[in-house]
Formats: sequence, structure tokens, C-alpha cells
Amino acid sequence: MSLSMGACPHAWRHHLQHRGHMWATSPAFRRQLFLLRSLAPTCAHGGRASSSSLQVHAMSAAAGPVYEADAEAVVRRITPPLDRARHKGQAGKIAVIGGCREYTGAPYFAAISALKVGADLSHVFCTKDAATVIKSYSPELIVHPILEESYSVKDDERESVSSSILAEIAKWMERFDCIVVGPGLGRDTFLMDCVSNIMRHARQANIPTVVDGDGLFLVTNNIGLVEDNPLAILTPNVYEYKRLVQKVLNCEVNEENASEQLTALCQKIGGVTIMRKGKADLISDGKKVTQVSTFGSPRRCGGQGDILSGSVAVFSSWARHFLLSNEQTTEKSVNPMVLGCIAGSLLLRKAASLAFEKNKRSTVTTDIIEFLGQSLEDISPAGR
Ligand SMILES: NC(=O)C1=CN([C@@H]2O[C@H](COP(=O)(O)OP(=O)(O)OC[C@H]3O[C@@H](n4cnc5c(N)ncnc54)[C@H](OP(=O)(O)O)[C@@H]3O)[C@@H](O)[C@H]2O)[C@@H](O)CC1
Ligand SMILES: Nc1ncnc2c1ncn2[C@@H]1O[C@H](COP(=O)(O)OP(=O)(O)OP(=O)(O)O)[C@@H](O)[C@H]1O
Ligand SMILES: [Mg+2]
Repeated sequence: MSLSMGACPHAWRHHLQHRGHMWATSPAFRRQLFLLRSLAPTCAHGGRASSSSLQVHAMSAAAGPVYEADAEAVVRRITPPLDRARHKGQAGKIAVIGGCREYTGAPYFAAISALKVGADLSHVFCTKDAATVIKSYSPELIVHPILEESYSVKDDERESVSSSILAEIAKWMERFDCIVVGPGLGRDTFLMDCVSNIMRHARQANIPTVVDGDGLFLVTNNIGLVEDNPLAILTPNVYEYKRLVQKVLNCEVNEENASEQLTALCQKIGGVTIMRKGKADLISDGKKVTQVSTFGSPRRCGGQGDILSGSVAVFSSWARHFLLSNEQTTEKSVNPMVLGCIAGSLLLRKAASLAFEKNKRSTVTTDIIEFLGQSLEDISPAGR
């Protein structure tokens, strides 16, 4: 738990007091609470069920109900105000574990997105080869060149190198509000072993963990790393989801039964939240299935999932601290990890939409990152 926000949520309590107890009993608050709770049932394409769409809705209901999240209300609700009394770190400290010889873009996209959404500090733990490259993309990121791949470690040094990597990252771990494991990590066996240790350590320290990209490759082959961990979020794309379903449920992906299968997957793993990315992002913690289907962009350039993982890390931390600070007034059954996924999904989609409006077919991931700020501002103005 982070020293700044997690262990000491006074700043958030202060923010609530600042907004006042009147706010807690006001119609506006009750309406937002209702919006948050009522992830109202919709038809498959995401609109409210009308008589003409009832058939579609009934079909999706037959395969297990999917609820369209009121994602804008969620974003507004969990985004903290820019309070002048707060100090650096209180809006979130995020770390990305990823970045190797092949991939330097993915960890950069995830880490810079966390900052652009509103986190105060964003770290990257990557291999030595990747570090200078990632640093050169942005002076905003704090880059730790501590990971090693097999080719750079002698066989008889593996154990000691692995221990010193864990010791180095352990020094930092308690400070993070959330870590993102996997963007651009690669699949080197030695690296995977080290990252498994890092994930176990994060779990012991109760640090929420978003698992994406090659982190999902690791977890799919070692489900114990996330089993029964309510602070774990998995964000699989179509291939990653397919591999998870095959491994955990021992069957193929069934589109007709998508929500039931997702629920079963969450339940089988136990406790985790999964966001299945696609045309609509399907989110479940094994209790119900929520979707975000706001249209984003028709461009499918690589890296959008990385923006999403960095954004989800920030929003789930915000949601967690918001709920912790609202013990009296907030519905206990709301899962902050689910709220984080809903908010991250919406923000990425809004930013992708604005970027596409401007850049059309030439839209790339950095163009989308440029619009994260405006997208959040449109939903939850900073001057509020
Ligand atoms: N700029 C950067 O640095 C970026 C780096 N990134 C990093 O790259 C790493 C790997 O992530 P990944 O998403 O590319 O890997 P993975 O999901 O394996 O798909 C790769 C391709 O393999 C194929 N394919 C795989 N499985 C299949 C299946 N079952 N069935 C069929 N096809 C299958 C499929 O290709 P296709 O066959 O469609 O040509 C698919 O497109 C990871 O660390 C990630 O973070 C990205 O974030 C992007 C930006
Ligand atoms: N067919 C689609 N239509 C609309 N949006 C989509 C579609 N597929 C994915 N997305 C959006 O793009 C985001 C990233 O999903 P994607 O499946 O591209 O992840 P990814 O493959 O992990 O990305 P990355 O290239 O970063 O690894 C999702 O949140 C989703 O909102
Ligand atoms: Mg990905």
C-alpha cells in the first residue's frame, strides 16, 4: 500500500469533507451513487434497450446479462479533485514492469499514459538494453535498468542476479499504488522467473497489479500468480483471452456465451477482475459482466492496449482510495478494480475518437496519448 494515499487516506477524507457532508446527502450525490450502482442493462451494441432492440437484448440476456456501464459517471465519481493542499504522490504512483531489447514502445506508452491521466509519478523497471531508449522518449519517466535476460546472465550467477533484482524492486514496491506487469516484457525464461518473484512480492505487499501483454503469457502458464487475488486485473486482447480460456477452462472461446464464459473464467481463477478487450470491452470480477462500448476509433494500431493498462492502473488506484475514504456512504459491493477498468476503457475510447477525428488513417498511439488530457477534461473538468 502506498504511503501517500493507501496507508493514509486522510487527503481523500479531507477532499470529502471539503466537498462537505451536505454533498453526501445531496440529490446529486444520490444520483451519482445510483448511476454507479446501476450499470443499466443494455442491448448488445451498447444503447439502452428500446422496444426495437429488445430482441437483441433478450438474446444477450439468454447468454448471461451484460450491463452497459455509465462510464462517464464512474470517471467523474472517482477522479480526485486538484486540491491545492495535496502533495506530490497523492494522485498516484505507478510502476510498469516491462521493456526489453525488442519492445521499448509498450512500457513507454503505459507509463506515460499513467502520467497523462493524472498520476504524479510513473516508473519503468526494464532491462538495461531498453532503459536508455525509454529514458530518451521522455524525461518524465523514472527508469530503472534492473531486469536481465538469459543472454546477459551466466548460468551460475542466475540465483544471485535474481535475488538482487528482487531486492532492488522490493525497495520501491511499497510506494506504488499499482503496478502494471507485462507491456513489452518479452518472454525470456530467466526474465519470466524474475517477474514471477516480483508478482509474488507485490501480492504479499497488497499492491494492486494490472497484468497485460507478456505478463498475461506468464500468468496463463502459471495461474497461481494471480489466483484468488482480488487486487489483480487481467487485460487480455483477443489472442491473450483465447490462450487464457484454453488453459483455464480447457475449451475454446464461445462468442455466443461470451458473458457466461468470462464469468466462469473469473470464478475459476478466483477473485481477479478481467477486462476482455475488443469491439466492446467486457469487464467482470466473476459476479456480473459490465461492458464499455462507446465507439473509439476504427484504427487498430498497436499500443492502444498499453495506454489502457497504464490508465486502468491510475483509475483503479483512484477508485480504491475513493471507496476507502467513503466507508460510510459507498456501496460495499462496488469493486474498485472494475471501476478502474470501466474508467480506463472509456477514456481510451474517447481519446482514440478525438485522435482519429484529427489524424484519420495516420492515427498512431502517440496521437491518442495526446488526447487523454482533453478527454478527461471533457468528462471531469479539472477546475471543478
Ligand atoms: N510499440 C511496441 O513496443 C508495442 C509492443 N507490444 C508488446 O508486444 C508484445 C507482444 O504482444 P502482442 O499483442 O503483439 O502479442 P500476441 O498477443 O501474442 O499477438 C502477436 C500476434 O501474434 C499472432 N497471434 C498470437 N496468438 C495467436 C493466436 N492464438 N491465434 C492467431 N494468431 C495469434 C497475431 O498476429 P496475426 O496472426 O494476426 O498476424 C498477433 O497479432 C507484448 O509485450 C506487448 O506489450 C504491443 O503492446 C504493441 C506495441
Ligand atoms: N474491434 C474493435 N473495435 C473497437 N475498439 C476496439 C476493437 N478492438 C480493440 N478495441 C479497443 O482498443 C483497445 C486496445 O485493445 P487491443 O485489443 O488492441 O489491445 P492489445 O492488442 O493488447 O493492444 P497493444 O497493441 O497495445 O498490445 C481496447 O480497449 C478496445 O477499447
Ligand atoms: Mg497488448
